[in-house]
This record gives sequence, C-alpha cells and structure tokens, in this order.
Amino acid sequence: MGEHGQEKLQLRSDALVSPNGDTKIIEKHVENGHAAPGVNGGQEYKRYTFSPQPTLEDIRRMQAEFTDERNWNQFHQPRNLLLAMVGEVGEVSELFQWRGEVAEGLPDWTESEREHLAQELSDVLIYLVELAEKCHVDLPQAVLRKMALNRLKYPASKVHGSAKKYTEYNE
Ligand SMILES: Nc1ccn([C@H]2C[C@H](O)[C@@H](COP(=O)(O)OP(=O)(O)OP(=O)(O)O)O2)c(=O)n1
Repeated sequence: MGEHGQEKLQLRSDALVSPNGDTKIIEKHVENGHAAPGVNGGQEYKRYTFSPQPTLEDIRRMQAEFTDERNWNQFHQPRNLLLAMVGEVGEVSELFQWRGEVAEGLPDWTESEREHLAQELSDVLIYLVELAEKCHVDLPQAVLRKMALNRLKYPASKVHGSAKKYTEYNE
C-alpha cells in the first residue's frame, strides 16, 4: 500500500459516527491506548475497550472484603443492594439530565465530569456484582447465556440496521 493509501486508512480509522448518523473525524475519542476495530452504520471506527482486570470475580471479592472489614454484611441483603444500585443509577442519570444527547466519548465533558461519571458507574457495578453474589447468580456465566439468547432472538441477518424490538418482527 502506498503512502496515500495509508493516509486514507488512518483517516477512516479515526472516523466516528455521531448519533445523527453523520460520520465525523474527531481528534480524541480513545484514551489510554485501548482501541479495537468496530463498525457503526457501516463505517469502521476505533471502538473503546476496557482493561482486562479486574474481573467480575475480582470485584465481587474486593467488595466482600470491604463489607466484611466493616461488619456491613448485615445490611447488604438483596433488596437493600437493589435499592442502593437503583439509587446509584439515579446519580448517573443526574449527570446526563438536561444536557441533550451527547456524542460517544463525551467530547464536551470536563475531566472532572468524566471522573464523576466513572465513580457513579463504578458504584452501580459494585452493587450489581454484590446483588448477583447475594442472589447466587454467577454473573459472568449468566451473561454468556443471556448473550447467546439475544443472538438467537435477534439474528444479525434479520435485524441488521434496525432497532425494532423482537416482538415487532413479522414471522
Ligand atoms: N452501606 C454501604 C455504603 C457504601 N458502600 C460502597 C459501595 C459504593 O461503591 C459506595 C457508595 O457510597 P455512598 O453511599 O457514599 O455513595 P456515593 O459514593 O455515590 O456518594 P454520594 O451519594 O455522596 O454521591 O460505597 C457500600 O458498599 N455499602
């Protein structure tokens, strides 16, 4: 591939599709060097990826240590954990409310707003993982089973490019 071709490829991999469907070239949407190829509306772009650690089991164990050290297990029954998680979801919602739709990567948010969001999303995850533990749901395996079901319910060949719910598709 010539120099020109490489430049085109670079531009394409920097393209991001905004919520209204326009493809934009943006300067910064992947941080910490994590990136994987993705597809959005037929366009290739760098998909944001996570660090591999901690695993869900790591998070479950760390939260169990946190609650044991404080003798808080007595308060952490399933219903309380569910209410705590929903409360934290509300805190995430507060960060988004009245701002209108935002593009992937939250380009207009300050570092402090991003950190606040990271903290609130972490609270949701921590309570979700502990809720699953206390309900004896093996969350990593349950997710695999559920994703297999989702693939059966929404075959890519049938639903490609459509966001309709499965009940809206004619047999
Ligand atoms: N009884 C508790 C209280 C807190 N936590 C842990 C899990 C959450 O990650 C975090 C929640 O702490 P807060 O209830 O203080 O909530 P925030 O951190 O969101 O603070 P604020 O509500 O002031 O934004 O601490 C916990 O496991 N059990």
